[in-house]
Amino acid sequence: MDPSVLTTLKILLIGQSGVGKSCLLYRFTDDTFNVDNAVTIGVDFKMRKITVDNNNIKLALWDTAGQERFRTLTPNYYRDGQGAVLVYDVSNRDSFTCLETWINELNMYSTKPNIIKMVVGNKIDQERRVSREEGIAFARRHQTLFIETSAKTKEGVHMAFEELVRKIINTPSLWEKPEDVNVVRCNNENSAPEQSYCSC
Ligand SMILES: Nc1nc2c(ncn2[C@@H]2O[C@H](COP(=O)(O)OP(=O)(O)OP(=O)(O)O)[C@@H](O)[C@H]2O)c(=O)[nH]1
Repeated sequence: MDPSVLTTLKILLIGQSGVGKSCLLYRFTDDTFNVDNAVTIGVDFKMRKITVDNNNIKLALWDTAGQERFRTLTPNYYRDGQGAVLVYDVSNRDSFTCLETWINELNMYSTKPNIIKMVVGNKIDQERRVSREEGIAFARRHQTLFIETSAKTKEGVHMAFEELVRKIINTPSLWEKPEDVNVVRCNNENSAPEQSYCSC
């Protein structure tokens, strides 16, 4: 393991098909934008290092498929996620209405109750159907972070991931490993009986 890396974080990208999850991922990891991006089948995965407040962090970014027919396996991908990016498209009202369902699914399958969530209104380069105020109100109601982005123009993309990672790092219970000192040693012939509490 690279000692300069503080930790590796698992981040999930969630939201309706076509909102731009894959484009956000590729803009962030490769600084590219593909107009004819293919639909995600099952799940896509990419790694990227990021430095936040002088801490080097490795990100494992999981891009889940928005289309219903590819979603049978997705509950498994929520496991151990420390951060979630919930994406809607500001030019598509339906994708914003659906966000309630996506956040409910995340709450149902997430194994970390204090997972950090960020609501992202993408495609701000397009004509709006959802106002910034509506996005902020949704995020406030669900106690999530909020940002608007354009994967096409890059606006807000890096800041979205940086803010999410900063909040996770400021929540050590999400990523710090338990201390080894609490491990009970088994099969130690020299240990006194009263020190041996394990039942193995
Ligand atoms: N104008 C504009 N188009 C975007 C933006 N982000 C994504 N798109 C376009 O939206 C379409 C869908 O983008 P994807 O990234 O494939 O969407 P997705 O959410 O990953 O979709 P699924 O894989 O089906 O879940 C593509 O044609 C992209 O080029 C953006 O910020 N602005």
